[in-house]
Amino acid sequence: MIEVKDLTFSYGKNKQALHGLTFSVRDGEIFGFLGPNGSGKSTTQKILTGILKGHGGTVSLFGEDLQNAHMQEVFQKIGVLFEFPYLYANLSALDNLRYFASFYPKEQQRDVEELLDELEFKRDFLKKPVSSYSKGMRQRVSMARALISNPKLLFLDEPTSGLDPAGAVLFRKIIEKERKKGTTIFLTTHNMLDADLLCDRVAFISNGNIVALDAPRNLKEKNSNHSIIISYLYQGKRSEQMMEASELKASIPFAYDELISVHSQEPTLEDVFIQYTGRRLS
Ligand SMILES: Nc1ncnc2c1ncn2[C@@H]1O[C@H](COP(=O)(O)OP(=O)(O)OP(=O)(O)O)[C@@H](O)[C@H]1O
Repeated sequence: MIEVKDLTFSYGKNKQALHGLTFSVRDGEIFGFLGPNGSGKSTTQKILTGILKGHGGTVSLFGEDLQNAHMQEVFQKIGVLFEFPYLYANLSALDNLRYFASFYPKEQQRDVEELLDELEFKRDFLKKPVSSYSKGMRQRVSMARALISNPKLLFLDEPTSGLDPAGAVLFRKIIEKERKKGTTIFLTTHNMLDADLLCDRVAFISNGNIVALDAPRNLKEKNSNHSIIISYLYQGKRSEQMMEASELKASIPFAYDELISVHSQEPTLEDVFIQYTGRRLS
């Protein structure tokens, strides 16, 4: 679906933002693009969506090189949620979305009110101007804008930013639902939880370079020290011991009267990110 080879980009002479990224996104997968602020995530998304011109290397979407592609045709097939949403502040959610929907053929358009209902948008605000909306409400309208054309390829830049925890859960459900429909999703984020819960594969980006790319589970597995913590009671006293999983092969190698719990020490995706880059995600 997306093929990127040796992608470079510079903002002016002295500011190289991307240093030769190579990756591909498979049909129907949720591909996470994970990195801290300033690592090059938005720059990459802007190039892939045709907003930022002048990159080096090659980018192809739907099997076509972006340099030669007919961009109008590409725009018809993609949906984009921007990090800083572009909405008309004086227009209502309904008017904004009807306007954006009008760029697409009728048979491709989703029903605006149905979509906003699905996003749990407060009905009393449907006709009020966007300028009166909270950040979470704007994010819902922006998500609706990205989904309005039933895109085959969806770009989401920090989709759960500005949402409360319940809103974030709802957005993750909606993203899952899109995946089930077969939509390919390029998810740009520094939210480790979103990436871990949603993505089939993630690329870690740091200072404009991809430093790791794999399924979250594999990244955690590869970087796990396979240690296990055992809590137990022995002679009336509660104790804990940490040991390698391999040491437990035959049996628990110490005296105990009762086991309380056995926990593996799996790293989080954030731990793995720090191991690769020496930096936190946020
Ligand atoms: N318009 C611009 N002019 C000059 N430098 C820029 C511009 N936009 C981004 N940069 C620089 O390019 C690098 C990558 O920025 P980018 O916005 O792609 O990072 P990001 O990972 O998306 O960060 P964030 O999460 O903060 O959006 C950073 O060093 C940033 O300062």
